[in-house]
Amino acid sequence: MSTGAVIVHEDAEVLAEAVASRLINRLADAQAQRGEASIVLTGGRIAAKVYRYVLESPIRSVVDWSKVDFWWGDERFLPSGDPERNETQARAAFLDRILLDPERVHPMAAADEVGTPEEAAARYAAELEAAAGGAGVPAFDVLLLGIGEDGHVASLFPGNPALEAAGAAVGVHDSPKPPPERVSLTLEAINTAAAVWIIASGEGKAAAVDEALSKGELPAGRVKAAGHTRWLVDKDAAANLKHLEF
Ligand SMILES: O=C1O[C@H](COP(=O)(O)O)[C@@H](O)[C@H](O)[C@H]1O
Repeated sequence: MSTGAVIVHEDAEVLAEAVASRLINRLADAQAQRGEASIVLTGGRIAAKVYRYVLESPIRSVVDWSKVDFWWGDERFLPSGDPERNETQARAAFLDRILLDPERVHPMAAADEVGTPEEAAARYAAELEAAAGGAGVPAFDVLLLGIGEDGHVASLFPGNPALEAAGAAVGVHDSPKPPPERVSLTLEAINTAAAVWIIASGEGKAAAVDEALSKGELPAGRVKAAGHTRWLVDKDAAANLKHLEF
């Protein structure tokens, strides 16, 4: 089922496998054009599933993973290797098991490397700017976002000042979801991507998906990629989308 911008999948497994295939094809197409590709990873449960499907995909080798730049949309401000870090999750699920170029892996700084989320954000913004040749943020081929039950994306939570931050990256405090300190790309940076795919699975996400899509509210509803924004969801997450005709 699809409206173009919203594609509904039978369940979480089908969703994760389909997103993995899309990703591989998207990165392969970018490499066919430019010889390299870039992806912004997200954290969360459905993302971890997607990464495992990428690893297991029979078409995985159509991408030269050593010519992919890996960035993160947000990070929990915790020490390196902490299992709650989005970096740790992505490494365990697939990055540690594919042949990549370590120079092209760009995690956000951890709490044992810098003193504050602001320092981590400033360091990340500088790294993005260097990669973009001084132009703010590089052109991301695809940027993945999970969505929280409250409609947050990356670490941009409803009502939190980080949601209105300018620049490329921001330190986040008082996150209602633990841990309270985080680092995030700004909405402005997210919206520069050529493609943003918001992935939602489970009935817990249904209300937020509906509110974001029907009213353009919540952080998720304010995501408008420079290229296209696509909502890749399962039936449970789409349960409240009665106004959409599939
Ligand atoms: O805290 C976070 O939560 C969201 C969603 O996670 P989920 O487990 O409910 O799918 C995630 O997208 C974000 O990157 C992460 O830091």
